[in-house]
Amino acid sequence: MLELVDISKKFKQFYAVKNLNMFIEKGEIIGLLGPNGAGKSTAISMLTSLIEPTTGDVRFNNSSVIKSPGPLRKVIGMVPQEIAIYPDLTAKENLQFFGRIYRLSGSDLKRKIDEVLDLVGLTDRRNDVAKKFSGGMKRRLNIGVALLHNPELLIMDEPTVGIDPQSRNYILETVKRLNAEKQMTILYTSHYMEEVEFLCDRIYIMDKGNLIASGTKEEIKRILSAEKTIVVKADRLNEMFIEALHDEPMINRVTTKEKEVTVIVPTEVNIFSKILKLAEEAEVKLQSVDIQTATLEDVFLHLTGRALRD
Ligand SMILES: Nc1ncnc2c1ncn2[C@@H]1O[C@H](COP(=O)(O)OP(=O)(O)OP(=O)(O)O)[C@@H](O)[C@H]1O
Repeated sequence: MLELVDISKKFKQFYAVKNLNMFIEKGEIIGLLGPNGAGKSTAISMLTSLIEPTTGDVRFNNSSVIKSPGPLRKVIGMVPQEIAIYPDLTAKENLQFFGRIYRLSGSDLKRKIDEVLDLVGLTDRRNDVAKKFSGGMKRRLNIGVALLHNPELLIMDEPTVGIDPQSRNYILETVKRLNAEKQMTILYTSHYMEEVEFLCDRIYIMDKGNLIASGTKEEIKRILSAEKTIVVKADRLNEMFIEALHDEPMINRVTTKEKEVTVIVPTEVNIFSKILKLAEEAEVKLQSVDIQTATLEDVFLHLTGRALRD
């Protein structure tokens, strides 16, 4: 459906995006993940033909968007990072205003506004002015605006930054619903791993303008498949136990935090009974020993050596 082909954007001598390749198939929810400044917004701006790439091409249904942006612009809905609604207008009036820009009118516009208000959970607040809304409600209205013209492809640029958990959940559920019920294709950018993990079929991870990993969640997590993480919790840890874990040749790494020790071992190693034995010898009473499955956060840490929120 939509493809970024070896695309780069240079601001003076600085590459905001470098040699990015990406594709979006119809019906997918794609996650674009990366910390602040990774180049996500710049990539989206090129994808939606808001800015021109320095090099590379954007292709929509196999035609160049750079040469002819019209066909893509008709089917795209964009939820920008900055909220773009009129504070002195009510929710309904905002939707009327933007609906007219999309050339909707009369009963079509009215029906669409009702549908959109229901989708974003603002039916009860339709006649309240937007400036009275919470940050989360403003964002939901902003999403509503992007949905007015029934876009085939919805692009959301960090739609949950700085909002309350309830609105955040509402937005995540709405994204799932739009995809499941309307077969809407969605590109969702975020710097929250857990959101992307919850929503997306395939994921692209960017850092400092570069693509550092891409694939399905399972494929990306397989990057870490050489090792597994075991979390050991105890009432009280002691030096003898920690030292014994450090000295154990089958264990690659040990980190300690209050009543918890994290042990990293090669996937094929079965360390369970050894940990129980070492605890017994050191007279440490264990509460639990859990094997953790890798998260995307772990993948980012593994690839960059930094936590995503650094
Ligand atoms: N118009 C511009 N001129 C110069 N530098 C820019 C411009 N737009 C973006 N940049 C720089 O490019 C880099 C990538 O920015 P971008 O906004 O694409 O990142 P992002 O991943 O979307 O981050 P954020 O979550 O903070 O929006 C940043 O270092 C930013 O300062």
